[in-house]
Amino acid sequence: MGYDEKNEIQENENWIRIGDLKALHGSRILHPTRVERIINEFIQGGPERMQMVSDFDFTITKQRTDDGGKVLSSFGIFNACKSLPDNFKAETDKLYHIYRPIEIDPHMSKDEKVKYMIEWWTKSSEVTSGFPFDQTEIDDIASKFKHALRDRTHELFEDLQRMQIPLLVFSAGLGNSVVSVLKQADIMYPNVKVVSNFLQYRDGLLDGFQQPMIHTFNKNETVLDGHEYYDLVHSRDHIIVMGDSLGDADMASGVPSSSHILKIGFLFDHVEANMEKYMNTFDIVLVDDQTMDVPRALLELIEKQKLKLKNGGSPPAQLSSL
Ligand SMILES: Nc1ccn([C@@H]2O[C@H](COP(=O)(O)O)[C@@H](O)[C@H]2O)c(=O)n1
Ligand SMILES: [Mg+2]
Repeated sequence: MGYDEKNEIQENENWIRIGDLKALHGSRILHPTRVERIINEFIQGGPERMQMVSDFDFTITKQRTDDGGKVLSSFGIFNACKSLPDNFKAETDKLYHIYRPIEIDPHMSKDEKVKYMIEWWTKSSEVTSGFPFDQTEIDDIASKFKHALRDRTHELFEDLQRMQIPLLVFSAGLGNSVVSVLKQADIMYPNVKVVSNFLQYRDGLLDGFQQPMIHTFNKNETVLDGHEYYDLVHSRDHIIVMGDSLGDADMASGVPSSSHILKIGFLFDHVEANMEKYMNTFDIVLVDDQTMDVPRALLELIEKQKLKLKNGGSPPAQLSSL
């Protein structure tokens, strides 16, 4: 956003060519010149101007595992808890089979889907009421799903922590499970903030989800407005957004229009049918990529440039993983 308007940056001998970035080979990019320019903006701006906003389910977690094992969503982790009443499980399964196909339907528009998503989350909240529940049940299951994180997720979180870049995990899933998985994986660093749907209790019993309800297609400034995170990162105008759903692309909307946003989309379901929409929505589309290699490659470039400046401008070391 905005790169080709006023803030033109000057190409120089340090200019990184998109074709030289190995991590991007195999990715689908509709506007390579624009992506190249944003990446160079990021490199010149340094870590101080960066922030990352990422979806959780099937973005921080994998869309498929090598051994074909099932990847539970954050709601799936909750639903697998043993103490939940039988009628709760039957109801949530029924809802899933009605609404999940709508969520990923490549032929239905986002606007059409919104009303169904509101119905889904509202009904889910209603059935998640009136029985006792202990968080330790989620923790037990989450500990078994640490392996479902994308390859090199630990390294990505370490990179962000080392470079002091804030990460907002913005999830329409269940926040209790998201936080639990990140804690069990030892990556819930102080620079990580989770905005999601959290369980609410009344008189010791579950009472649905806390407000505001976050569903697949309202993950944007409407739910972040007034949130502590919004102020925290307002000055960070270089933003990497990552998601697996088309609605994830709006997660940074509402930041000043002069910001530079690079949107990375992980595409797995209905690849052919979804490709055009994903390419029009995300700057970089990664097909069946179960790693964090692309965001890490971008951070590596930013960190190398910072080190170079610190060392008085000596030439950068060979770009290792790119
Ligand atoms: N009752 C529900 C409602 C939603 N889901 C799934 O959760 C996903 C949202 O999580 P993100 O971290 O990806 O924002 C969404 O894709 C729904 O499929 C569910 O399983 N149960
Ligand atoms: Mg997702």
